[in-house]
Amino acid sequence: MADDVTVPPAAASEASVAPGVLRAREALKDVPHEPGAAKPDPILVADSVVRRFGGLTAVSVDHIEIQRGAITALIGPNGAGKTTFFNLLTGFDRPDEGEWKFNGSPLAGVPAHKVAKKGMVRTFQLTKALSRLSVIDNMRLGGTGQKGESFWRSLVPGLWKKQEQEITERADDLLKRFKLDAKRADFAGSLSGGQRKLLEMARALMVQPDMVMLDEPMAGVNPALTQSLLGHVKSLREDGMTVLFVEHDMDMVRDISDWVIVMGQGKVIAEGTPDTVMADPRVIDAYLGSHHDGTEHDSAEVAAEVPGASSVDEPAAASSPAASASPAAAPATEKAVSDKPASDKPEGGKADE
Ligand SMILES: Nc1ncnc2c1ncn2[C@@H]1O[C@H](COP(=O)(O)OP(=O)(O)OP(=O)(O)O)[C@@H](O)[C@H]1O
Repeated sequence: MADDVTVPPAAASEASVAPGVLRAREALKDVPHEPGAAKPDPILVADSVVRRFGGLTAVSVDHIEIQRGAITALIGPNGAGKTTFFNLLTGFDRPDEGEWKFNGSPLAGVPAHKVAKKGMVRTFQLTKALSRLSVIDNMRLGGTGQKGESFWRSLVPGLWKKQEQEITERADDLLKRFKLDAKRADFAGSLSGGQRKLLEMARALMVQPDMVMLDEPMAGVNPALTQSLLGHVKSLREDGMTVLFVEHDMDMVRDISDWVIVMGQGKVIAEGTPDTVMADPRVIDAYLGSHHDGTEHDSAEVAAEVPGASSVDEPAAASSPAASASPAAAPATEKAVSDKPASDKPEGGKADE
């Protein structure tokens, strides 16, 4: 009788969890929830990284490890130092002090294009697609400086032509994967904000990286493209890549992260799984600048006192899987955490349709 054949809810949900998620979460399950926690297989290890701007210490990270093959979110209030830390790690800025190793090789002071060659690429909060170049040319440009490419190789016309052809084929494959193939010949400047984010992510993959760093992938993205972007980030993990992303959208953080690292005033103040971190009084204090005793009741009360805490972008929140699947999993504190000034939007591009 068909009615007797029911799948227990737990088994059903386990079966639907992708292998990359299970791998990453299993690997992290015994990692202590504390700042600077050691990971079983770190792809990136940084020590004593300091960046000052005049009298302001924007970043002062004692120790941080990023687990290979996992999706790690780097969160924190505005001005916590997240983007500055990203800039340092990816060679777009130089530290005053500190060192870090990526795949075991020292990277401090290595310029951005060499960092990318070593397999660590990033996207930007404000997308960097070249508006007056076509989508395919933006992709091809992203393919220059690939791992294994050398000056001497480029001097041999046959090899150079073959490589150019390979780059174009790879670019076209990625455009298909990101559903941008119909836009191949269009100027990048004609894309919507969300499509630009997709293009930037696709372009980052041209160098076949081991680690992808995404700076606010959801900023300025309309709900229409939210699911697509989330799916693409998750698929990076399924492909064995490591993802570190900065994001203010707590629905996204909760939905896709295996691990969360929280920065406050330049330092790492908390680490753990999304649920534990979002309930951590240090995290709530850092965001809200208020003291409380850590109970859920108090957290909600504190959030309610924060101007704008209830004026979250409702359509976006409602469209997110985390929000719609379990409204109870999005307490008031979380909404306050996801509040972000409207002025912090990506430049250029049309609004998403
Ligand atoms: N080039 C700079 N010159 C001077 N101060 C800077 C510079 N870049 C960043 N800062 C300062 O360093 C601090 C950290 O900024 P950063 O942009 O890294 O923070 P963030 O956590 O990324 O913030 P947001 O979430 O708003 O993007 C801030 O006080 C910022 O004003």
